[in-house]
Amino acid sequence: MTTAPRPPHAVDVLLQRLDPGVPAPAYAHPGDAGVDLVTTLDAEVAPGERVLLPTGIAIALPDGYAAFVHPRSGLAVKYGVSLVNAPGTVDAGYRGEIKVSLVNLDPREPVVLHRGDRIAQLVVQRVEHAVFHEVERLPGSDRGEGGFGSSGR
Ligand SMILES: O=c1ccn([C@H]2C[C@H](O)[C@@H](COP(=O)(O)OP(=O)(O)OP(=O)(O)O)O2)c(=O)[nH]1
Ligand SMILES: [Mg+2]
Repeated sequence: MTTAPRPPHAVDVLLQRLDPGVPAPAYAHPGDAGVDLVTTLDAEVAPGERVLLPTGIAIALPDGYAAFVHPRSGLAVKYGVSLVNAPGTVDAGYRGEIKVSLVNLDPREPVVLHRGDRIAQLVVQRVEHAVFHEVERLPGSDRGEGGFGSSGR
């Protein structure tokens, strides 16, 4: 087996496998943004129902990073399965098990998931910490207060 070369932008993340049956997260292709997360439990999710599923892993990210739990597009398009809180935010200081809040948006069909199924993907990103400076008036801008469709359809 050959080990993929370490990309120049790689960041070291500590991984704890809480369930030894879960594979270590791995990028399926070199340019992928996310690693897939699996469920350690079987579940049947009724239309409109939501469920919080364990992934069997915990991580420790360096300060200045966060990980975001994103939906998988295949599950979304084929079955209407998304995340209630997309994207879920995993803080650098969080040491608990990463969990996935799935929702079945299909109006008719339940979704059956089995232990080991890939249910979401985790994207590790740098995040800035803002230093907030309170002011009486914000500086003007081209957009101003326009939003929520102000540019038309
Ligand atoms: O999809 C997710 C979202 C969050 N978390 C974990 C990691 C995160 O660091 C923690 C708290 O998440 P968040 O801040 O979004 O939840 P909250 O409702 O604000 O809880 P808290 O009061 O604990 O911050 O829960 C997950 O495992 N999966
Ligand atoms: Mg919070």
